[in-house]
Amino acid sequence: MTELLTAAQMRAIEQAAIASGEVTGLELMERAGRGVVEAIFEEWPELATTSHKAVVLCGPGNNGGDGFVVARLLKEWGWEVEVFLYGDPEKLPPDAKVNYERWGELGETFAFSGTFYHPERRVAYPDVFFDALFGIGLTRPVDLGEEYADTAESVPGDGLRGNLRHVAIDIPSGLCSDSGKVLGAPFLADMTVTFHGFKHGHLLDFGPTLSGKVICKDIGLPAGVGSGAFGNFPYSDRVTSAFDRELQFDQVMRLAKTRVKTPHDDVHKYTHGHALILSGGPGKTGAARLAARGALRIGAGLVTVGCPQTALWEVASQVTAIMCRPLDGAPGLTEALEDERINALCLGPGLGLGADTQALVLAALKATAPRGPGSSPGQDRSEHNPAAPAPEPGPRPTSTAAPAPEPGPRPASTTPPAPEPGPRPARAVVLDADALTRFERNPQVLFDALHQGCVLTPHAGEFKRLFPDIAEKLDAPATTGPAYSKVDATREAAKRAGCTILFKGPDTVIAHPSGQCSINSSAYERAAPWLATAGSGDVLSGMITGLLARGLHPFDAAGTAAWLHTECALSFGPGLIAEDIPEELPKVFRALGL
Ligand SMILES: NC(=O)C1=CN([C@@H]2O[C@H](COP(=O)(O)OP(=O)(O)OC[C@H]3O[C@@H](n4cnc5c(N)ncnc54)[C@H](OP(=O)(O)O)[C@@H]3O)[C@@H](O)[C@H]2O)[C@@H](O)CC1
Ligand SMILES: [K+]
Repeated sequence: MTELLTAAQMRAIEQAAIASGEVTGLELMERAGRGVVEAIFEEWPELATTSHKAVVLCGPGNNGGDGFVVARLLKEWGWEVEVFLYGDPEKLPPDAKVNYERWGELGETFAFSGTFYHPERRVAYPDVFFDALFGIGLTRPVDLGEEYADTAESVPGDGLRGNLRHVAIDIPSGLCSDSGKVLGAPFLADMTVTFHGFKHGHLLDFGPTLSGKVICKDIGLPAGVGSGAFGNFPYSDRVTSAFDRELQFDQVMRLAKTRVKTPHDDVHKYTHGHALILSGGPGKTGAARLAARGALRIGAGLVTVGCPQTALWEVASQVTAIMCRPLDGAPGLTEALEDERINALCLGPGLGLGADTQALVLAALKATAPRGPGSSPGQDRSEHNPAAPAPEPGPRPTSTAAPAPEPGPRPASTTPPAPEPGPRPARAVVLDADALTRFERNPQVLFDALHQGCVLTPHAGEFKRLFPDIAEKLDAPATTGPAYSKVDATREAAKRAGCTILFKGPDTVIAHPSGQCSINSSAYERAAPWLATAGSGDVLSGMITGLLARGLHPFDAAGTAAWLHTECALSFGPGLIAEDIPEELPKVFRALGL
C-alpha cells in the first residue's frame, strides 16, 4: 500500500523540509525537473539521444518552474527545445523565476496566449510536448482561450498526436489534484511524472483517463506521510491505495492472517465463521447465490443462503457446498440469528424492494448490534455528537487464526503499519443493493440502526439515494480547486452512517467513520473494465461477508475484498462473467503464496 497525498499535504511536507534547512526549494525544483527527464528516457529509451525536439508549456507557478528546468536539461543534452510561458515572467514565484532566467541563457521564451502558432517558432514535429502549466496549485477552471483545447491535443502544424508524446509534469493541467475532477480544458497525457507521492487526483474520477501512465519520482523528501518529523498528519487524514500490483503487501498480510493454517486439532468449520446470505423469492435467488459463492471461496467456514420457503427448491437445486434454509420474514431471521455462530450476514442482492426488506434489515441490525454500555446503534457518530472526537484506532480483536507467517520479502512500501480502526463487533453485516435502496425515503431510519460492524456497499445510484446532499456536492461541476472529492464524500457518508462505506466504481473508495480511508483503483496496471458485469457487485458483497466471517475488521474486509475482486478479474481476463470471479480466487491465492 502506498499513501496518497493531497495538495495541502504535499505543500506541508515540502515546506517542513525547506524549513528544516535540509533542502532548498530550488534544489527540489531541480530534482523534479531531473526526475521528469529521467522518466522520459526510462519510458522511451529511443529518446535518450541528442537529436530530438521538445515543446515545453510553462505556467505562472512552480509547476512552470519545473518546466524551465526540463527545458534547460534537455537543451544541455542536445535537444532542440522551444518554451512557451503562460503568464507574466515578472510575477513568477522566486524559484521558478530563477529557472526562467537560467533557461533564458540558453533559449528564448515565447508568450503563450492560447495558441502555439507563433511567427518565430522553429521547432516543428516535436517528439515530446511537456505540460508544465499547472500542478497542485490549480485553483480555478483553466481558461486559455478557444484554441487551447485543440492545441494541447496536437501541437498544430506538427503532425498527429500519434507522433508526439504528451508528458504532464506532476498532474495534467486542468485536473484537480485532490478530486480528479476537471477544471476547464484538461491536458491529455501519455505519461505523468509526479513527485514524492501519488496524488488523490491521479486515481479518482478523470485522473486515470487524463494522466496516461503515472511515474512517481523521489525528490529526496522524507519517505511516508506519517513517517517522520515532516508532514506528520493525523491518521484520520490519510488515504492509502494499492496503486499498482507490486504494492499489495498489506492485503497479503491481512489475508495471511485469516487464511493461515491453524493448528490441526483446533480447526473445524466454525473456526472460520458462518456467513448467512439472505435471498429473494423464486426467480430472484441468483444474486444471493453469487454472493454465497464469493463468501465460501474467500474462506468462510460455512455459508448458508436463507430464502423464503417458496424459493427453497430453487436454491437447493443449485447449491452444493452452500447450505440453504427457509427463512420467512423478519421473525424468521431473528430466530435464525439466535444461533450465535452466525457471525456475518449479507442482505440486499436480489432481496427486492418490498416492505419485508426493510423489516429484514432492521431485524438483522438489531440482532447483530454490539451489546453493552456505549455500544448501542446510533452512538459515536461525530455528526450526532460533533464535539466527540473520532474514535481512535484501537487494538485489533483477537483472531481465531494463529499469527501469520511472513509471505515472502516485503516490497518497498512508503507506509508505516496502519493502526486498526477500532474493535470489531462480534457480528457483522453487509448491506448492498435493495437493502440500501429500500431506505431511499427514510435513510435516517437506517442510519439510526447501523453499527460499527456494518459495511454498506453502494454504487453511485445507491449512494445518491442514501446521501442525496453529499452526492449533490460530489456531482456538482468543480469550480474551485481543490474540489470536493469522492474521498471527501465517502468519509462524510461513513461518519453519518456510523459504519464502513465502500463506494463502488473504477475508483472504489472505502471509508471508516474514524476517517481511515483507502482507494481500490481498477485503473492503470489494474484496469479491468470487464469487471463491470451483471452480478459482479453481488459477488463483492459476498466476498466482504466471507472475510467478515473470518474475523476481519469491516474496514479491512471491505478493502481486501475489493482488491481481491479486481485481482480475480485481472487474473481471469476479458470475457469474465460474475460466476467466474469466485472461481478465480484459488488461483489468486496461490499466486499470493497463501
Ligand atoms: N510542493 C513541492 O514539494 C514541490 C512542488 N513542485 C512543483 O510545484 C508545483 C506547485 O507549484 P505552485 O504551488 O506554484 O502551483 P502551480 O500548480 O504551479 O500553479 C500556481 C499558479 O497558477 C495560478 N493559477 C491557478 N489556477 C489557475 C487558473 N485556472 N488559471 C490561471 N492561473 C491559475 C495561481 O494563481 P493564483 O491562484 O494564486 O491566483 C498560481 O500563480 C507542483 O505541482 C510541482 O510541479 C516541484 O518544484 C518540487 C517540489
Ligand atoms: K502540469
